[in-house]
Amino acid sequence: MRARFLGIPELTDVPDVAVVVDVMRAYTVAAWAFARGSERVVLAESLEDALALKARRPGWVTLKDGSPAPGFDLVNSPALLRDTDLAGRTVVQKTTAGTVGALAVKDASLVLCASFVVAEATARLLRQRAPREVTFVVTGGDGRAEEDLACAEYIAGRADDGDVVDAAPYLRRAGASRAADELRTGVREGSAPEDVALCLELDRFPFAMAAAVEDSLMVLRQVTPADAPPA
Ligand SMILES: O=C(O)[C@H](CS(=O)(=O)O)OP(=O)(O)O
Ligand SMILES: [Mg+2]
Repeated sequence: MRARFLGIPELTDVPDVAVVVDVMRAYTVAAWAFARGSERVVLAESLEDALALKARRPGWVTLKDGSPAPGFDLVNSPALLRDTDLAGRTVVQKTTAGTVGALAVKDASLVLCASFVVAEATARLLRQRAPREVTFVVTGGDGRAEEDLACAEYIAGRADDGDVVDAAPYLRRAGASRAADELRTGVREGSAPEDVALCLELDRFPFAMAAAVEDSLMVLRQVTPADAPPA
């Protein structure tokens, strides 16, 4: 499996298989939303679109990054979301980097959205599908965010080699990233002190997350890889 690692502005073609990585925090938060019972996460194009979707479907739950805002129910924080009961709910998520990255590859034949909490399930799906090439979309910092790059490289290694990749150096890199520092020091709004630790919980969840266009919306759903040994 050939892996290429691209920032959002570097996406000039439509990849076949894309893994969109946002560790801090969009795809850690989305995984927690599924763990709390959410049925699907709609990745919104804009804050206005998120609000318009909710206006048409009042039962939907809106979530944005940054500070809380009128019309939005939740912020992009795993610590602040993990006690929320989302059973059967549709969450509409809009963030600065993560959701933008997935929308940038919406025409790919397979789009997985990933972070450390779903790393092994994501790698396992890739092993099962065994594509010739995987495009990792490193969403933060125009492709240079250390937490996203570390996670993307780790998943790529696991997809190739199964158990032989030691996670520790990758988690250390992510923990030393600028994003982690900003979350620890409260520079990022809509955050809690436990966010960094929650974003670094390797394989916290057994499912992966796949996004696809449904009725013109980009919809993220959890996918549980078949319990098969690595290819
Ligand atoms: O909520 C976050 O941590 C970030 C905000 S920003 O990109 O640092 O402004 O959003 P995300 O899309 O989850 O990286
Ligand atoms: Mg991020």
